[in-house]
Amino acid sequence: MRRKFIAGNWKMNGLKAQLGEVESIAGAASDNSGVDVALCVPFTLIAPAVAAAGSMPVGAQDVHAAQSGAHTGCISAAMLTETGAGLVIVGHSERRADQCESSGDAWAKALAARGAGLHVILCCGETEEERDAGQTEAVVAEQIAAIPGDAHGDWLTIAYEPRWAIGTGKTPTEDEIAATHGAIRAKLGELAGKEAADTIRILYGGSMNPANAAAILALSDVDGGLIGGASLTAEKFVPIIEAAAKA
Ligand SMILES: O=C(CO)COP(=O)(O)O
Repeated sequence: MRRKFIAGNWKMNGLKAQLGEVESIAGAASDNSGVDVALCVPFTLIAPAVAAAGSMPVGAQDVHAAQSGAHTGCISAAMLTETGAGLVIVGHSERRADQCESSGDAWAKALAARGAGLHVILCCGETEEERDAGQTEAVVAEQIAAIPGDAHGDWLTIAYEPRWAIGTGKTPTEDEIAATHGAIRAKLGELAGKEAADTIRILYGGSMNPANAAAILALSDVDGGLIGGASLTAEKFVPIIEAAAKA
């Protein structure tokens, strides 16, 4: 039985003035101990968020694939763990679009993070054009195709985030979400074997909010959510955590 996992992605939002939200969210996380909750904040907030979050894991939103070296402005996995991060998002569609990251880049980052003991959330998801062309499952399969045979839910989580649903208020239908999550689970089975695939949580991301969370979290093969806008305040994020606790 996979525990539900609700992760927030603050993207390029959050200054120290918002640490009170981290504290309130962490309080809700400990009140809902049947759900795993984490917050991925900007690099600059990791250390203070770790101090504010108690036992709730704090994560980063990117990591460099190399251990160290001449990579101006980049952050290594060891730097993240030293700062107190416990997890990292890789392959987010905003990085694929803004920084031209490929699926291979995302996977190299995932391996570096795993090597440093970080839990990895690997993102995948199609564009609106790909969806309209009926390519969703093929696109997502390519984006996770580098997952190795020893993949396991102990260190890996997948986030399915349709690009056109991110920050738009639009979501796929419940049937579409369930079908794509099922296809991801089947692909994980091909790559790592069915037993291991059953340990890997698949989160839905893209305009998840307090109003739609319960219905999405009830779908088969949806093991939680990766939430952007609605994770920025406890007011919006805590009801999603509570919905996961009831799912
Ligand atoms: O990209 C996302 C999380 O990584 C989803 O963002 P929104 O919840 O703001 O749509």
